[in-house]
Amino acid sequence: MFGNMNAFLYFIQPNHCPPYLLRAISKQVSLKQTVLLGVPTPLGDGNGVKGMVDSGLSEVPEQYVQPPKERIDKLNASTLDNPPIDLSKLDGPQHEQIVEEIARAAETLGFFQVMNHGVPVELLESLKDAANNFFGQPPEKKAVYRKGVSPSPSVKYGTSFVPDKEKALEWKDYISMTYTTDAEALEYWPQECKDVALEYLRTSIKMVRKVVEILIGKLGVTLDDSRVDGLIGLKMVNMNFYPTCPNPELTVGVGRHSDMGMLTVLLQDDIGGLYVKMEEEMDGKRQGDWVEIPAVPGALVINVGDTLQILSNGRYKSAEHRVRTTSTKSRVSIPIFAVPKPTERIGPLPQLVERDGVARYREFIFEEYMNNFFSNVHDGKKSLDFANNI
Ligand SMILES: O=C(O)CCC(=O)C(=O)O
Ligand SMILES: [Fe+2]
Repeated sequence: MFGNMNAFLYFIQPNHCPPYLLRAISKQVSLKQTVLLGVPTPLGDGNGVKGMVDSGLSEVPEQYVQPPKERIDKLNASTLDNPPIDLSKLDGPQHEQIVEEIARAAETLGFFQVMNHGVPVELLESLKDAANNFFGQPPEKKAVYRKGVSPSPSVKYGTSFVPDKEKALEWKDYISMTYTTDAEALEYWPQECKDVALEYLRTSIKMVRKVVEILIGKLGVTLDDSRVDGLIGLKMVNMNFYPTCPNPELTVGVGRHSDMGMLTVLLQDDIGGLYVKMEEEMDGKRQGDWVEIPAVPGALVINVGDTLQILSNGRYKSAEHRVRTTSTKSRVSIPIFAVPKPTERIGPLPQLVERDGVARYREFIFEEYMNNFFSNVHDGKKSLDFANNI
């Protein structure tokens, strides 16, 4: 999932270091990093996996080699052939059918693609260009956004997921941008991406809200606007960069995980490599099989996060997913995570508990879930254990 917890910790408890001081610190650090350029040590020096690959690499360093059970056998996976769901039809006579398709996807795979989603198609192209431009910069330009030196707690550049704890690192660099206000984003988010990232947020959050309302509505429950605001009130845009890898069969771009929030919207480029695990047998695919979500021009991918699974008392499924690497071309993906505000109380909706006769998860404050999520390595849907009722 995205970056790690520190961005949020800062977000929740802003430190009071004045921006001019933070800028001074970042400058010093970047000077030091210039000296380190070209040294293939991805951790700590801000070069990222990309810096390591650019410095010339004929084989994957040991700390990136995954244990055999985590490696991805791309020859053994099939592709999800469901066409994208056309959201513009929600406004016409096929409304009910589209609602049904969305709910069915959320109940089974937890993943679907959408078209006519309200995010301009030209913006999708600009976003991919912006991500490539950002990561294409020299390491010292990116390193100023590293944890601890970034000019704002809302922006963080990093590599892998929780590198301090992972036995095998993920083959990925990222920049994570947490939304607070437009003014803050315009001041601190990287020049290369801030305008497009903000526009992407603005347009896609409307769609997220619509899909959330549809899914909650299908449960026979109505939530007032302020509750929906709370459930999708914390928004982050990430840009992920997966450099080419000399041994793709030994590595992962992102390891098996589910996302923690309500819904994730994801833009992927044309490389492919995003896989989802089948929760149940369906359309000739067996439970536990991995299916690839194909790159469809103009479409966006949507997936259900843990919070929506909990809220729906298990009816909607957060999807376990992972990403492979390739030896031929780098890949970018740009997810938006719509997650609850940290103060939001989360648990199965009471109407569903009453109807089902059982609460399948316990109640908690979302900040606790988030802290737990970011302090553990990716391990499939284990993040949900935090909400277990026992
Ligand atoms: O790159 C992708 O396609 C997926 C990335 C992802 O799962 C995440 O950032 O949580
Ligand atoms: Fe994810």
